[in-house]
Amino acid sequence: MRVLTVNAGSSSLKLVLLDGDSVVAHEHLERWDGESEPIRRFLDEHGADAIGHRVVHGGTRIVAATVADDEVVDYLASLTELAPLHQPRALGGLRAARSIDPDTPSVVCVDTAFHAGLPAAASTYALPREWNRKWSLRRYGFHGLSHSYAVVRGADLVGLPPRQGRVLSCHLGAGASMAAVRDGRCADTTMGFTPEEGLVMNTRSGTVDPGLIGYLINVKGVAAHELFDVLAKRSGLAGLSGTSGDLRDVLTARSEGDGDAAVAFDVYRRSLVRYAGAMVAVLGGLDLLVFTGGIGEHQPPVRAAVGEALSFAGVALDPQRNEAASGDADITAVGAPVRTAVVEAREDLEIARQTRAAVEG
Ligand SMILES: Nc1ncnc2c1ncn2[C@@H]1O[C@H](COP(=O)(O)OP(=O)(O)O)[C@@H](O)[C@H]1O
Ligand SMILES: CC(=O)OP(=O)(O)O
Ligand SMILES: [Mg+2]
Repeated sequence: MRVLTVNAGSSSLKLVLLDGDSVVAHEHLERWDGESEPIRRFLDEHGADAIGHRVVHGGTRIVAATVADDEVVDYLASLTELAPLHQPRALGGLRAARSIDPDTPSVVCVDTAFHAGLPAAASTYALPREWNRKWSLRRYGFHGLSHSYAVVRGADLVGLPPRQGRVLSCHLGAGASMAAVRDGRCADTTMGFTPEEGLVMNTRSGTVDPGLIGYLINVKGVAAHELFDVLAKRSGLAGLSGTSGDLRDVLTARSEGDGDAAVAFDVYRRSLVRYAGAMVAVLGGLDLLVFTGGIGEHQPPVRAAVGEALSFAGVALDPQRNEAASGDADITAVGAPVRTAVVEAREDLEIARQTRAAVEG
C-alpha cells in the first residue's frame, strides 16, 4: 500500500509518499499558506492508495488514527481554537485531499493520541472540577507522532529493548515539547490543553504566570485576542531576540555580540533544563535520552546543555560523537549508565504505519 503522508506544521508542509518504509517521492515547502495546489499536483503526479494526515488536536473523541468522514472533519474543525496555529492548516490539507481524491481513504493521525493514556495526575489542571468536566479542560499533549517514533528508534539505535524503561524524548523544532515515557507509555509531557504550554519555543512563550495574563488584560488593557496572538507568534526566541525565532539566526547574532540574542539563548536553555529535570523526577531516573526535531537534530550545544544538566541522573554525552552526529546517532559517552540518541524526526513513517493499520482495520 502506497501512503501519501501530509504533515502540515505551524509554518511548513511536508508531503512524503511511502511504500512500506521506503520514500518514493517527497516535497517539503518551508513556507505554506494553506492552499490545496501542492497536494493536488503531488497526487496527480504520483497517486496514492491511502492518505495519512498529521492533525495536531484530536480532542476527547479522536484518540487513535481514524478514517475521515464528514463528521470527523467537523469535529476536528470544532477544535480550531485549541490549536489555532495548526488545526486550520491540517484541515486545509484534509479537505483538499478528500475533494481531489474522494475514493482514496484519508486517515487522521492525531498528535494527542500518544498522550491519551496520561495518568490523571499529569493530565488534570488544578481548576474547579466542574469546569474541567464541563469543558473537557485537560492536558492533551502534542508531538505524539514524533515522540512515538523517536522513543522506539532511539532505543533501537543504542541497543536497548523497545518500549521498556524510562525515556525522556525531546522534540525540539519550531514547536517543542518533552515526553516522559515509561515502558512505552507517556507518563507526563510539557505541552497541555494547547501547544502553547511548556518550553520556550521559536515564537511561542511557553508557560507564563497566569497572573501576568490577568495583569496585562485587566490593568494594562491589552485585548485578549492580541495577547494570545503575541504569546503564540511574537514571543519565545523571536520575542526575546527582537529579530528571528530561528535558533540559527539567534546563535549567529549572539556570536556577533548581540546582548538580546544572548539572553534569548540563555532563557531558551534554562527552560529546557528546568523541564528536563521535572520529567526525570517524574520517571524517578532515566535509561535513555532522545533528541529529535530541527533543533534537537542539528544543534550539538543544545544537546550538550541538556546532557550536562542531567549528569546527576547518569547522562553523559561523548563530545566528539555529539558534534559529529548527522542523522540517527548514538552519542553516549563510553561507560555512561544512561544512553543518549539523536533521531531524525520521521513523523511520516509513524503516519504511514498508523494509516495502514486504520485502513486495514
Ligand atoms: N541547523 C539548525 N540549527 C538550529 N535550528 C535549526 C536547524 N535546522 C532547523 N532548525 C530549527 O528547527 C525548526 C524546524 O524544525 P522542525 O522540527 O522541522 O519544525 P516544525 O515541524 O516544528 O516546523 C526551524 O524553525 C529552526 O528553528
Ligand atoms: C504541536 C506543534 O507545536 O507542532 P509544530 O512543532 O509542528 O509546530
Ligand atoms: Mg513539526
